[in-house]
Amino acid sequence: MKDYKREFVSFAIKRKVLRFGEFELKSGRISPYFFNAGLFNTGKDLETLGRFYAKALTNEGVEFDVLFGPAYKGIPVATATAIAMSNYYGEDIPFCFNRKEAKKHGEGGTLVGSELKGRVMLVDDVITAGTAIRESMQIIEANKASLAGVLIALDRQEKGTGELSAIQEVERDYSTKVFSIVTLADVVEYLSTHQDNTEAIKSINRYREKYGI
Ligand SMILES: O=P(O)(O)OC[C@H]1O[C@H](OP(=O)(O)OP(=O)(O)O)[C@H](O)[C@@H]1O
Ligand SMILES: O=C(O)c1cc(=O)[nH]c(=O)[nH]1
Repeated sequence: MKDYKREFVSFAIKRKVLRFGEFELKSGRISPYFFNAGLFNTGKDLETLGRFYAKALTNEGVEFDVLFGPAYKGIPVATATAIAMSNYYGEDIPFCFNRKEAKKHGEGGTLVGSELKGRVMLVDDVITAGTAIRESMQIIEANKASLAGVLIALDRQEKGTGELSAIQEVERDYSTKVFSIVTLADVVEYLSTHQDNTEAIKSINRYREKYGI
């Protein structure tokens, strides 16, 4: 595992964004771990988070013109990533995000920030069923832009509705690639090199036998 991936898992655990126990997911599954990106909730956290996203984007080498972060948790992700791309890679990249409810006065509409045009890099925290990504695709297509790729923080590597993962379904349906800063396999590798994680690893392995891809 690359150093920055190890550092990301450590950062998420320290900030209690990544926790172990018993959690009910949107899908109804009971998961032995949960990733709550809303707990990256200070200026320093966002600075660090943006640096990880920018690093992953640069490592993957995908070309894109604009960052798009779906409301709500995608908004600080896109903002922090754009700042980090400028600070660390000298690239001044436009970014935009949507409103969940259209604004009826002033400038109106659902988009805030730069124009949504060209090749769009969608950034968000996690994909579960793929709903947020599908909604974002409607916005991207309505603006005649194209999808360059998707970057999320954690790939849970679990089945969607069928045998494929929700991520694989998104990749198939939109002929795109979904990247992640880390995967569940990275999390398990990290846990196995640190003490007192035997129970958490056992529970995750049981969960993976049932829902893993
Ligand atoms: O793949 P999905 O099934 O759509 O799940 C993932 C989405 O769910 C969460 O957002 P949510 O829609 O809960 O809104 P929030 O960002 O306002 O919390 C999360 O931030 C993703 O955008
Ligand atoms: O599937 C979910 O609901 C879910 C999983 C997860 O790890 N984090 C999250 O915010 N939602």
